[in-house]
Amino acid sequence: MQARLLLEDGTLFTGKSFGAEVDKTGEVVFNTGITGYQEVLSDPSYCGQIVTMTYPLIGNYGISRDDFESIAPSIHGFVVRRYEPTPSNWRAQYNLGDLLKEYGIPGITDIDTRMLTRIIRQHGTMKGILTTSSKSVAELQDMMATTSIDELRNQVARTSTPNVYSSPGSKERIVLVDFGAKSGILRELNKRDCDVVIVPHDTTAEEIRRLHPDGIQLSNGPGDPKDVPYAVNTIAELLGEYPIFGICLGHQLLSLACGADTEKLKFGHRGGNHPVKDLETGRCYITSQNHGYTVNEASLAGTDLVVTHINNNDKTVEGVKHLKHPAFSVQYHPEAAPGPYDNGYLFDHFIEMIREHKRLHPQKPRQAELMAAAKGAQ
Ligand SMILES: NC(=O)CC[C@H](N)C(=O)O
Repeated sequence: MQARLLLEDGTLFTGKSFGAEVDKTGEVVFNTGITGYQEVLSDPSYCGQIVTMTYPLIGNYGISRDDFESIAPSIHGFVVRRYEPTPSNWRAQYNLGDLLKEYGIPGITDIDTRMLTRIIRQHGTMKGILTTSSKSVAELQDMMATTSIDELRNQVARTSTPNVYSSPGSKERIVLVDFGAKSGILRELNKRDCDVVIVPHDTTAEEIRRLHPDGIQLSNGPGDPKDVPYAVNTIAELLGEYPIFGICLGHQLLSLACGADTEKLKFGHRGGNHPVKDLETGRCYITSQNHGYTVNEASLAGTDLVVTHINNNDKTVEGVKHLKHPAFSVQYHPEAAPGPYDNGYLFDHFIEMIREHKRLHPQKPRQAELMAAAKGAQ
């Protein structure tokens, strides 16, 4: 069956469908990873986006239950140069096309993804519509223009957990604020035996306090960080009280909470080989990335945040730390999934920060409350 991708600027790509037979509008972005298509399409940060893989052969190792980064993918479309329907991999349980059909996601193959990527690089990210219908270009333009803003915004509420749940461990208690979290973050905390409580995106500071965290992990998530001002206020309230580690959207929200500003990048960073320099050591790390927004460096002046990491390609901010409080964050993904695992040490750094904070504040706040309760019971 034929599929078409129409961009907001009028460029039309005609190829073959390999996903669901539906029409979907989304922001068209590209990812340069060679492998990891399953993690990419199930990463909630891509919610509402039509993702183009620049690597030309996609689908060849199939889909495996273990590789999902969320329960259900929330991307709006998948674009590839050549789709391979017959996986060659002992781990494969089914193929990519079946996954897209199951979740109502359209897929297009056999189009020139190099040309598409160049257009996005030159003109910046734009809206597009992916269709298997025979509607005219004018009709498709209309549909794209009238797609409700809500469908392309408010993605944090669409991808966050609606309920609190826990993933027990015997060490530090971490409250993971789920703005559309990848499972990889939970996996890394569990690997370190943390006692993790995962809470919805709009959990208040008071509700978080009641969970007696040792530290707070702010997750990745979709959309513009300015779409969730309530989360910024919550973070500002908790800053200094508990050690905080932010990843991607979490990094942007921590920065906003400290008075800095964020802005949209022309076409974003999405892939598994983005070079990031640690300004303290001078060492360059290869990182996994997926973001369209960034913290504006100039806006950090006058805040208590300093830049700790920069992107070696375009020199944008990749990490910050607070000068007075135990809080730091990175724009990239130390949990990898997909991508290099070189940055996993940041979770260890977070746990060391928590232990140090506990040494400095042995009575805060869990122990003090427990002692008061014990006294009351006597
Ligand atoms: N992976 C993320 O958390 C992405 C953050 C934000 N949605 C952005 O695109 O910049």
